[in-house]
Amino acid sequence: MELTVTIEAVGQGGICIARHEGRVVFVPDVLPGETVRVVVPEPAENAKFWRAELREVLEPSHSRIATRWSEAGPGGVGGAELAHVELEASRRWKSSVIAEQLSRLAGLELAVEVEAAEGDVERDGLGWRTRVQFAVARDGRLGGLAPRSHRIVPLTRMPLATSRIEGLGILGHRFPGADRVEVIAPASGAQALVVVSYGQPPKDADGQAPKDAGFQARRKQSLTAFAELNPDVSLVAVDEPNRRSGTRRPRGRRQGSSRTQRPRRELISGQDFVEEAVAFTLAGDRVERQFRVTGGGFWQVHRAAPGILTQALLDAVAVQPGEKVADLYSGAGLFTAALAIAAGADGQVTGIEGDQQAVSDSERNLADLPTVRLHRGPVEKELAGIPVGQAVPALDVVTLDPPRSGAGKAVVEQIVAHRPRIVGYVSCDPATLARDIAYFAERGYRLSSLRAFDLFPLTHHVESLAVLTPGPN
Ligand SMILES: C[S@@+](CC[C@H](N)C(=O)[O-])C[C@H]1O[C@@H](n2cnc3c(N)ncnc32)[C@H](O)[C@@H]1O
Repeated sequence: MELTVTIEAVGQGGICIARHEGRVVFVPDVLPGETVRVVVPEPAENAKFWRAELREVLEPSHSRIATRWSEAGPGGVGGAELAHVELEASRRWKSSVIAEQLSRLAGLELAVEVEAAEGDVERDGLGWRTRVQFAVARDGRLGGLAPRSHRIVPLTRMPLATSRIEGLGILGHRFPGADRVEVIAPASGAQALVVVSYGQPPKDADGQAPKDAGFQARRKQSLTAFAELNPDVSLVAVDEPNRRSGTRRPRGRRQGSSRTQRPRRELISGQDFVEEAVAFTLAGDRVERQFRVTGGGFWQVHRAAPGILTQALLDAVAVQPGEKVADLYSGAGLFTAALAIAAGADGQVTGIEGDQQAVSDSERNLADLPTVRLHRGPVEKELAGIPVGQAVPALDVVTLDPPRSGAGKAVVEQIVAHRPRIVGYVSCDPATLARDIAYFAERGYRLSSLRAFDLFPLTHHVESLAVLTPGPN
């Protein structure tokens, strides 16, 4: 069905909202105020909403510009939903999403300005990704997934990535039989790493895996050729026995079940980790630290994100010497290190992280900070193991940086039980953040400040830092 609609507002996930005869129509690749011609592929009569595809912009918004990436947008790859939006307008878009979630889920009316990272305005929102995960087409070419689909769109460019990643020439290489290729090029200029993952090949109709004698040979040949062409880049091949080829690893996953087999990693060349460097200022002194992150482990994606978020968190919670701090969802120890330095020799910082490899990395990254204790396990379980203080709070400060699913009610209850003087909540999802802010409010913690950062330019994603303190709303 073809329709002409006027776009009313931004929705979630980088798409906008229009209405047709009272029904909500979700439209991608547009801007509020535009009049557009769209097609609704499945206009079910009893559906509450329809999903449309853009065909033609009849009256463009003044914030529309020529797309920076022709392989994204209508019919193309996902992951750059705002490539057609002027950069400042894209930050206003994200501000309105945060404001809408806070209003709807936390009952708060707040104007939030989304801050640009240094250098991003000059680069028009391009060249920021230090990590990119590509899907692999049947012929071994690298690509990305079309939105809301498993269709792989082969790519010739990746303009959101840093020039180091584009410079590797990886998009010209083929990885036959692979499932996923992750490219990591630390912002510090340290050695880059490519991780090529192979799932189980899809089974035949009789349930047998196809026996392709040439497969191993082709795989070896492509890996060897890449390693020879890129002697300065580390290369790792990963076999994932539990994953069928073509299926995606769920993002922001909870910690895994014990029945799953561990992936097998083969080091083809170089090293199975990258070295990241982060600088921040504490009490007027510049501090620079190195972090080792094992291949594929979590690290902030934007080249400037680790420094920006660490500094913002330090400034917001202002840890005092001797304070007791918990850093939840601590990853490779990025915030834990800065918090431990701030708390000094008489302080104590407890890091809680569920991923075994991230905990091993953080043990190494924080080895020179004797006041740090690391707990491996789900936050909901490990935090419950920290005794709640009686006269003195067991925790003065709590920081958390959960996956997109947020912390949730049980974790919020456990945090509040410690009566910390301040909570610093770093979030990559405005909806779960707003929901958790409401849980805090029900338990006597109010939102005292909120900053937001455009650390995923030209996508719908946005990073926020909420500060919560005890007191009436
Ligand atoms: C957004 S990352 C933040 C990491 C770190 N703060 C940083 O900036 O590098 C979230 C981290 O939470 C971990 N995680 C996810 N769910 C968890 C859970 N239920 N309990 C403990 N850790 C969890 C992930 O392994 C990941 O390292």
